[in-house]
Amino acid sequence: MAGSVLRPQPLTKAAFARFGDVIEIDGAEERLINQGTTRRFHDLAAVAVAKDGGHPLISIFRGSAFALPITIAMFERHPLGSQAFFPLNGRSWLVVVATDDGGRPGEPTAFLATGCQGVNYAPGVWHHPLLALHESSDFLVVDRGGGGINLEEVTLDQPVIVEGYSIGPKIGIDFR
Ligand SMILES: NC(=O)N[C@@H](O)C(=O)O
Ligand code: NI
Repeated sequence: MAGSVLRPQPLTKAAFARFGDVIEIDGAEERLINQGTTRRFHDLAAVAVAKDGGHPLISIFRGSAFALPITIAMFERHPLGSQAFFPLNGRSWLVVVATDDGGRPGEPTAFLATGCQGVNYAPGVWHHPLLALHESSDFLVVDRGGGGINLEEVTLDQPVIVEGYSIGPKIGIDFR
């Protein structure tokens, strides 16, 4: 993985499955509730926060904007619980994850999430902390509170560069 260059790919359930869940309406089980006045898009992600007496937290993260190209110099993971992010401003954002290679980050992958897509990292999945794009953005976050060490951070021997350019704040990023 030394000094590799990443071009983000579109975020899809299939491509992200080994890292966790994609939170989106597309493909969701839909239930008509509240006397037909509300459509429930049901059970979109597996929240896992109970390990070692953990409890769920609901927070809002206001992420500063990152400009491309982005240097990925570290990864982190939460061994005791999942962590979900959902964008609240309708702007696209960047998700960078990595496989595990003997307890350290292995092969990295970058995804461009639309402003209508969130992710839920499964426990122990290597990921870069929040990467908002274009401008400061708010995200609803569901993760684990409680005791124990739930944050492991690793600095990469060689940074990974995420390339691309923005074609406008509302369109997202077009990587060629
Ligand atoms: N540290 C923290 O709460 N945030 C990170 O886990 C992150 O993934 O952004
Ligand atoms: Ni995290």
